[in-house]
Amino acid sequence: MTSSVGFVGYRGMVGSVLMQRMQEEGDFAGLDPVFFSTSQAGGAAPAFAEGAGALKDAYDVDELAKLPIIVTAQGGDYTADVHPRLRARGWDGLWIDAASTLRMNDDSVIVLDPVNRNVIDGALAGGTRDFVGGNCTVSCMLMGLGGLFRNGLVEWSTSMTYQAASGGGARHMRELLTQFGDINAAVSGELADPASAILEIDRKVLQAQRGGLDATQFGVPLAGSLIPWIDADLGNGQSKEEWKAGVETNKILGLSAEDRVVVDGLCVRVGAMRSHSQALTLKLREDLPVEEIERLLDADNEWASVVPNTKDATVKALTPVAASGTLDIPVGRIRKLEMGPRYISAFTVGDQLLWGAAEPLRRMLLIALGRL
Ligand SMILES: NC(=O)C1=CN([C@@H]2O[C@H](COP(=O)(O)OP(=O)(O)OC[C@H]3O[C@@H](n4cnc5c(N)ncnc54)[C@H](OP(=O)(O)O)[C@@H]3O)[C@@H](O)[C@H]2O)C=CC1
Ligand SMILES: N[C@@H](CC(=O)OP(=O)(O)O)C(=O)O
Repeated sequence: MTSSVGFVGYRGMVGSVLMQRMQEEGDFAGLDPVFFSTSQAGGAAPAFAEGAGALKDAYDVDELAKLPIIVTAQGGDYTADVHPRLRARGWDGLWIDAASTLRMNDDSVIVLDPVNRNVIDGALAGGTRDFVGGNCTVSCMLMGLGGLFRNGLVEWSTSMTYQAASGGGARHMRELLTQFGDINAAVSGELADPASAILEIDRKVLQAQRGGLDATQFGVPLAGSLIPWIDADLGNGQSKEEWKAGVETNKILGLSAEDRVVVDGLCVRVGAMRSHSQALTLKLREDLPVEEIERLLDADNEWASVVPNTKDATVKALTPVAASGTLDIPVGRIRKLEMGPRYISAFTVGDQLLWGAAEPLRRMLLIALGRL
């Protein structure tokens, strides 16, 4: 039987990665995809979807309401506008969304099936209709450390993040690269001369960073620097990105208020392209040997893999360059900290456009279609 599915936001950054993954995995077989656009209605549907016809207007709730499933990576403003109108119109189809807008609603589920398939299945059976991908940092962290969180072994955790430019969007990635290029151009003469003075190079770089770089997207230079604040200022000293770590982790795991795990930390933007990294300190509920911790992490899901805590293995396998473009979630730097036998460190990296955004949506669609 062919299933009709509406796709909104298919050509954005997250949407493009979703389409790429769906093609790679042959997900379009047996699907009757209908593509929507907020700006190009009437234009041609993407070439890979043969016979999909013209793009439909993504604001046309009558067209959207014809579909039993809608997958959107269009963004939060779109969700805030269209989702309530569709529901008010009586549409009771499945809404699968990348944006954060509906994530913390009581009647939505945050999807990350290798971690919370039980929550998803229970919600589907119970009539939940809104399924939302998690924050990229939270999803990548839980994919890497699921073996500890899912076994109830974490008393609290704090994560210090190193988040890639792609978390801001495509224009942010371009800005980062332009900044790197402009910095290089400011000192290319000196770099070509091995005898030039490094302090003069450094002075010119700083001069460019403080005055000569386009920082329209990030607001301040990111290349050769970092930005220790991501998303809105909640007014209590915490950023919205940091708030999401705690609330989303607990919601994904389906934990009640009594069983809640405290998760908090600082979120930092760095000049990586598309993989988010995070350094964690965890207090465990038990004094487990490191080998047992590693075994649990490795065994939790097929994508998490433990990197031995050696310099050689770490610098090769535990970096954004190693993880980007793959579904692998390396987790390493696992050791007991001097604070005591139940305190451990860990470091994990994940492609924030794959497990951080597109992959949980793609898999939720397959679950909804009964294919996974
Ligand atoms: N970026 C990320 O890392 C993550 C993002 N998300 C969420 O996913 C949602 C979408 O994010 P993202 O994909 O980064 O957004 P994009 O800005 O890349 O795309 C969103 C929409 O912009 C429109 N658009 C306008 N011009 C262009 C262009 N030149 N190329 C492509 N699209 C264009 C498209 O809509 P149209 O065809 O209608 O014009 C597109 O669907 C957001 O809600 C975000 O919060 C979630 C997790 C991670
Ligand atoms: N805020 C994330 C990206 C993102 O879109 O997150 P969310 O889906 O929670 O809004 C980042 O900047 O890295």
